[in-house]
Amino acid sequence: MKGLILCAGKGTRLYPLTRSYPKTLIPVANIPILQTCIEKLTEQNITDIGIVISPSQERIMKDHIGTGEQWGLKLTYIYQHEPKGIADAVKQAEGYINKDSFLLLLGDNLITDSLAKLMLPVTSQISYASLMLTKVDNPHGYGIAEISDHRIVHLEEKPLLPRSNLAVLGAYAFHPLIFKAIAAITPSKRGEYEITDAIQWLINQGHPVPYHITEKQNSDIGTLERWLEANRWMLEEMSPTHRIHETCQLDNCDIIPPVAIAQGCRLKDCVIGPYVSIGADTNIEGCHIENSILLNQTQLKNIPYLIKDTVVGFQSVVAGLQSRGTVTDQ
Ligand SMILES: Cc1cn([C@H]2C[C@H](O)[C@@H](COP(=O)(O)OP(=O)(O)OP(=O)(O)O)O2)c(=O)[nH]c1=O
Repeated sequence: MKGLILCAGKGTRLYPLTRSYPKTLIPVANIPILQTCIEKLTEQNITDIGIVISPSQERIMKDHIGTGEQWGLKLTYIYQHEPKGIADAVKQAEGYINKDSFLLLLGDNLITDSLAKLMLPVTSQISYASLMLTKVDNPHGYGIAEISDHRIVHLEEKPLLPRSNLAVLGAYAFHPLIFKAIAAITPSKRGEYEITDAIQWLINQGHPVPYHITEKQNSDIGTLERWLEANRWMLEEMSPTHRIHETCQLDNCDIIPPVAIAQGCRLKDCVIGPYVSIGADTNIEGCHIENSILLNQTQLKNIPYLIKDTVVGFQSVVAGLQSRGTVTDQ
């Protein structure tokens, strides 16, 4: 079985950050999402992985993720020239996948459940596709599955009138017959080739599509709110205590776990946490921060108010005029 991870979207909901930086490389609990996806596939002993990127991401992806040698993997980069939808991105990988079955991950999804149950119906040749579902509160924003008699009977992307609250997560197992299904579909109303339409094609041809409903944590990192939410649960999953890299220097700081502080950071007179991730080589002095993500090489100094529910971009420099504690409400 091969693995395929899609990274070629526009990431418009995270602009301006993702205008020049791939969404799938942004960190959650200081680990790039794409790295977590790769590790998820290796848990299932998948060592041959295709990564679909846009040509403009080539250099930065190769710099950060490389050839996979460091993980003992074979990584193959595949290009999607225009983000015409998930099914179109999969189509670009047809030559790479060839006659193999594959696990497909959307590169902005974090899923904690094991992928073993997802793979089984396809590897044991019971079905041509299998899905992972989860219950959601706002079904309008997702691909939604309607179940009848323990079977998926209908799939719809971002429905106006959702037929259930079961959302399709960004993890799928496929037999290469999916390429025939993709060839048969046309763009949706929003102009994209939808993977849900390709799977619906399989269902319409009489091929059952099994599913597994996960109760475990998962997030797609499409918006700032979901990114912060994923950061919270990833920090909780990583360790019950805080994680501070041994090279960090902390002087007169209160650390309220869970937090993650990457290598080379210097913190002085700070209160940090809970739910804070601080990227490498960051300097912070005189700040109180909770539920936030600071990307690499940030510098914050004497911010006279609580920094909360915030993402601070790479190499940002923010300095207050006075030291903390001197500002009053007047
Ligand atoms: C639409 C699309 C997405 N993808 C990938 C990118 C993401 O990792 C994943 C989910 O994509 P989306 O979040 O649906 O799209 P996006 O990344 O373009 O973001 P936005 O909606 O904010 O503009 O699939 C492709 O590789 N090609 C595509 O054509």
